[in-house]
This record gives sequence, structure tokens and C-alpha cells, in this order.
Amino acid sequence: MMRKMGSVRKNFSANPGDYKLLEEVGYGASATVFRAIYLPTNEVIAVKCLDLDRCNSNLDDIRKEAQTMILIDHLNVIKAFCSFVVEQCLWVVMPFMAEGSCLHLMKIAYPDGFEEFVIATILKETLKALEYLHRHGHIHRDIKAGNILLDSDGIVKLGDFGVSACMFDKGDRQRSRNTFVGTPCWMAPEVLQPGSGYDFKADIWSFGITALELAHGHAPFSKYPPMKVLLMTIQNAPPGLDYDRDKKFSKSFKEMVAMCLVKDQTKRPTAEKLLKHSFFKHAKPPELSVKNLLKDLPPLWDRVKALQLKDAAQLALKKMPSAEQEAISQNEYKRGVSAWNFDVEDLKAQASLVLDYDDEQGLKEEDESMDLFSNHKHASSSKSNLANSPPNRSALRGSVSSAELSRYGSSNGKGVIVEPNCNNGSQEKSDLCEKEVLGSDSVLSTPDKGVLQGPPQNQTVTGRQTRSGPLMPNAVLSHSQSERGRLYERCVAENQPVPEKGKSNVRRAPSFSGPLMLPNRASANSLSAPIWPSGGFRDEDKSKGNVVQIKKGRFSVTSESLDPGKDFPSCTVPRGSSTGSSPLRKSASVGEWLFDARPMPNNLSPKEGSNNAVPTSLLMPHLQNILQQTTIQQDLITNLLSTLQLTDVVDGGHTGNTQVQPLENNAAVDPAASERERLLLLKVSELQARMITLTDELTSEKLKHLQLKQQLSYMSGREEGSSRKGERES
Ligand SMILES: Nc1ncnc2c1ncn2[C@@H]1O[C@H](COP(=O)(O)OP(=O)(O)OP(=O)(O)O)[C@@H](O)[C@H]1O
Repeated sequence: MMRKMGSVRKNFSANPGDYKLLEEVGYGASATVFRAIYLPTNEVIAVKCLDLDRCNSNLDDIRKEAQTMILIDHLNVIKAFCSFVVEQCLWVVMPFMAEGSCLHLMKIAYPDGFEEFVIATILKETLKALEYLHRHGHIHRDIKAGNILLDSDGIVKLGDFGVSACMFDKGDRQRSRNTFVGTPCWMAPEVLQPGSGYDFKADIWSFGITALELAHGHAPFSKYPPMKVLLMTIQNAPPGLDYDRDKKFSKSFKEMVAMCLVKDQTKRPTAEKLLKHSFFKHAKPPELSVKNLLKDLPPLWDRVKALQLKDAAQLALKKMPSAEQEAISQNEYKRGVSAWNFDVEDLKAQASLVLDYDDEQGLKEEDESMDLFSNHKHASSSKSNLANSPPNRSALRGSVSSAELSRYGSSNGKGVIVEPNCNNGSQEKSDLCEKEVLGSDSVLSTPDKGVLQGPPQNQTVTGRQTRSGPLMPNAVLSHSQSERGRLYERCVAENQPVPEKGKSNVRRAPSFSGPLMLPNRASANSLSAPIWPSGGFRDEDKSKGNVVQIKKGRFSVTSESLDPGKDFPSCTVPRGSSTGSSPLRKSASVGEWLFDARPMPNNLSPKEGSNNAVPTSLLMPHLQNILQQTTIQQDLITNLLSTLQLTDVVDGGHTGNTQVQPLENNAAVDPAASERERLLLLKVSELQARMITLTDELTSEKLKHLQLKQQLSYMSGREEGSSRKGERES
């Protein structure tokens, strides 16, 4: 059934039969995006199919979000032509950005990031978009390379308003800005602290992180599990362009990034001010700098397919039982996810124990894992040779030939048509800030996040020959640049006609950092996306309790105790108190943790009802867990130290030096403790290994001893017998 939802502009109808969905060109947490043809005019457009079943937001919120996209009128912001509901999906019709996102582009051809002059252009265009949105009262809340879209002329547009919020919201909607939303690596420190409130400056932080992402090919901390990223964002000094490999970047670029990545949000510049920074003064127009990046690349849908396959392959490789990595990531998973809470002090304490950040090494690692098509030694901004585009590329680009149209046939006739709720576009731009709201404060249900919506029935997928054999990204890595284009082709060809089941598996892959990656890496980097300000379990009483959700690598914590009637200054949200309490529970889906917002018995927490942002009852199980872990660790260290003492005594005995090093108080954690702990643990493993060997030797010696004893008694028995026999005979 279709319902009256959206509006029509520029003569786009709200009749799904007028649209022919072609290839999938992207997907996010809640939506799949298709290249499509608007049949009445043969125009190529993009249709974003938002699965409403996966969004429990009320239709009104979604409608307003879609309307905002329709009202947008800026060269650098993706606008929607119209939107309407088809069965359980909201279709948003928008311009097709033929080159996809900057993230796609980096993943496929620029794994080490772009050159500075390219970055300057992309960032400048993005900043213009941000300045426009902020001026109209919107916080985007999900600025990242994955949401910066490019068309074939190099035009840069900011997309994805799935989680944005209106700064002028009042009342109930205010809650959406007391919800922390976003993709971990890009999230500002203040956004991570529920109830602390944040404003448009959060976008400036994400903008700074995006600058680093474009410079390196990935966001800082992206190799870490999401929870650790959150800890590091709160605990560590802000990331920057400070490493050796960053020497190639100009002082003004470094300075611009540093200005954005200031932890104190009040000290960050506005988008308007930042635009005046010297770094952007000489930025070339996108037609000159960005367009050149796009030469000789295969069409977007083939790139997307290849990336999906790569992710699926990586996931498969990761699933192999390779001992240590597995153990480490499991450990991190337990530390980071199952032991998660949002008490900042506790986070800091945990961070001080777990931080072992080696950016240089980590990023290198990340590069290797991400680099499918490019030679790693390749110069940072040089592009992989992906020149072997499929022959049908030109036919699939731009306007569509009649042959192609006939191949795709006419409408599927599946969708039930609703009357378009036309927005004639006459509304003033300024209405944006007053009437339209991006993002939702509603809580979504907890759908199966891993499963992305299957293609609509009328999606056309070009069939290809299948070859057997697994996709081995590592093998691809070792090939020369000239081979890469062919490898790309092969990789796509080998895996093309993906059976329905396989297809859904591919989509379930962490994808460019999806939910399945969650336990292992933060690499939300990828095509991951922000957490919807929605989606957790919620109590009937909406005025209490926190809702926390981790969805597809995106996090959302809502402090819902704000007084909905309270008015706040237009540009900042004050800290809200949280009086609700809730035990942690894990949803059935991997990587999703929800706070059950059901009230806890009062006697569970002495701090219950205090003005603490996180109720104590919420922390108790976790604190107990930490206490237990710490105790175990202490015991381990004590035992180890005693063993070492003994070893020292023995060693000393050998050398004539019997002096034993005094033991330090192992309960105290000093900065060198983690290193010492690591060394000690190493020693423990060695000792354990030695002990196991010795035990084995002892056992075999005992066995030998037993056998010898048996032989002896047997022989003595025989001897006795024969002597008795001799006696009898004599
Ligand atoms: N107009 C477009 N033209 C071409 N590709 C697009 C377009 N819009 C989106 N995409 C691609 O689809 C991907 C997903 O789109 P989008 O980010 O809007 O979905 P989403 O579900 O809201 O994502 P997210 O999980 O980031 O919130 C984008 O990263 C981009 O690669």
C-alpha cells in the first residue's frame, strides 16, 4: 500500500511505476540506493529505498526529513526531488551522483588518501554545504567521506540526512539532540557524553576527522573496536596531521585540521569562519581537481559490488580460527562491548588500562586490510589502474538508450501508488529551520540490522559469467598495478551472479564496516553509518531512562529525561539529567547492545535518583565485573612476581648473586604498568610453556619408571620361578 507522503518537484511523479530501478549503488544502515531511470523523461536519477520496517520512527518524522531534503537548495547539498511510500519502503528520489561517495573512491582507487589540493577542494565544497545547513539551523551529525558524494563532473555534494537534527527544535524533538548519534570515529567528544548537549560544532569536529580520513584513506582510530574508539576520543589528545608521513602536507592544512579538532567545542570555529581559512583560499574548482580523479574507473555499481565482495571475503578470512587475533578481538569485544557503560570516569579508567595506541602501525595495518585493488607501495595519491571498465559503461551512464530502456522493460507494477503529497517548492528556504526537522527522536525497533533490504522486484542486475574459486584479497594485493584492472574485472566476474542467499550474505558483511565488524574493528570507517537516534528498547514511560543502541557501527545514546516542555537556547542543548535506570542486555543480533529501560528496583543502587547522567544501578554489574577482572589480574601478577622472585633466586644462585629485586606494589597502576604487565604476562606464558614441557617429561619418566619396575618384578618373578623349579628338580 502506498500512502500520501512526499511531494513532487521538477515534474517527478510519485508513481513507482514511473521509475525503473537499476543497479544498487550504495547502502547504509537503513537504506539501499539504486541508480534508476525516470521513465517519462529517460532521466537517470537515484532512488534511496528506506526500509520503514527497520525504522520505527513515526511516519511524520520521516516525512519531515524527506521534506527537508526537498526544500534544500544548495549546490553542495543533495536535495530530494520527491518521496513516497511503496509497500514498506520510503522511496526518496534524488539526483544520481555517478561517482558515489569519497569513501568508495578511496577504497577502490586511493587507499592512502588524496593529494592535498584535491582534499582542499572536497573539503571546501563540503564546508559550503555545512555552512548552509548550519545557517538554516541544521546539524548534519554524520559528516564523513561516506556521505560526501561526487558526480562525474567532480561536483561535490553532502548527502544522508538520516540522523541530522534541527537546532531550533523545541520540546519533544529536543531529545534528538540529547541523543548521541553518529559513526564512532567521527563523533565529537561532547556527543559521546549523553546528556551533555552539543550543537553544530559537533559537525566541525566530524569535518576535521573527515579531513584526516581524506588525507590517510581512513579515519583515525578506525582499526579499533567502536567502543575503544569512543574511549580514545574522550581520553586521548585529538588526532591530527602529526606523523612523519604527514610531512607532505602544508602547514595551513595541519592548522585547519587542528582548529576543528579542539575538544572544547566553544573553541572550534564556525563553518563560516573556517571557510575563510587560508587552506581554502587557493582550492581549485572541483571540475579541475576532483574530476581528474575519476578517469578510467569502472562504473559505480561495479565498484560497489567489488567492495561488497571484498568485505564478504575479508569477513570469511576473519572468521578463520587464527588464534591470537581472535583472542585479542574477543577480549576487546568483552571489554568494549559487553562491559560497556557510559560513565565517563569509568571509561577513562578503562582507557588508561587498554590504550596502546600506535597510530602509525595501526593505520598501516588498516591500510593493508582495506587495500584490495591497489599496490600498497604505490604513491599515496596515485590511483590504481582500473581502466578496464566494462564495455557497457557508457551506455549505463548519463542518458539511457532506448535499447536499454526496452531491456529494462516498463514498470514493475508492484508498488501500490499513493497520491503524492506535493511540495511545490514555494516554501521559503528560511522555513527549513522553523518547520522541518531532520532526524528523529523516536526509538526504532530492533530489526535485524545485518540484513539489508533486498532489491526491489524490478531491479535489473546484469548477469555475468561465473568462475569458481574464492576471492582472495591478499592475492590481489600482490599483483602489479597493470594487473589490477584485470583483477578487478575478474573479482567482479567471478562473483557476479550471486545467488539470492549469497547476495544477502554479501550484504550482511560488515560491508564497509557494518555491524558484523563491530566486535572486531571500529572500521565503521567504511560505509558504515551513524546510529539512528532510535532503535533501542524503550519503556512505556518515555520521560525516563536512557536508550542506547549500537547499530551497524553507529552509536546512539539518548538521555530521555529532558523535560520535553523546556525551552533551550537555539544553539546549544543543556545537559540533561537521567533518572532512569536499566540493566544492560544484549539483543539477539550480533553487536547490538541495548539498555533495557525497565525501571530497576530502588534498592539496587544507592545513587539511584541522583542527578548523575548514568544511573548507578546501570553501572553496578559492570563495576562488579571490572572489580572481578582487576582482582584476577592482581592475583595473576602477584603469582607471577612470586614466580619471578623464585626464578631470580635460582638464577642468582647460579651466578652467585642471591639478591632479590624488591617487589613493587602491584595494586598501583602507574604509566609503565601496562608495559610491565605485558612483559610479565609474556614471562608467565614462557614459564607455563616450560612447566608444561617439564610436566610432560616428568610423566614420561614416571611411565618409564613404572615400566622398568614392572619389567624388574617380572624378571625377578621369572628368576624366582626358575630357581624354585631347579630346587624341585634337584
Ligand atoms: N544520490 C546518490 N547517488 C549515488 N550514490 C548515492 C546517492 N546517495 C547515496 N548514495 C550511496 O549510497 C550510500 C548509502 O546512502 P545513504 O548514506 O544515504 O544511506 P543511509 O542508510 O542513510 O546511510 P548511513 O548508513 O550512512 O546512514 C552512500 O554512502 C553512497 O555511497
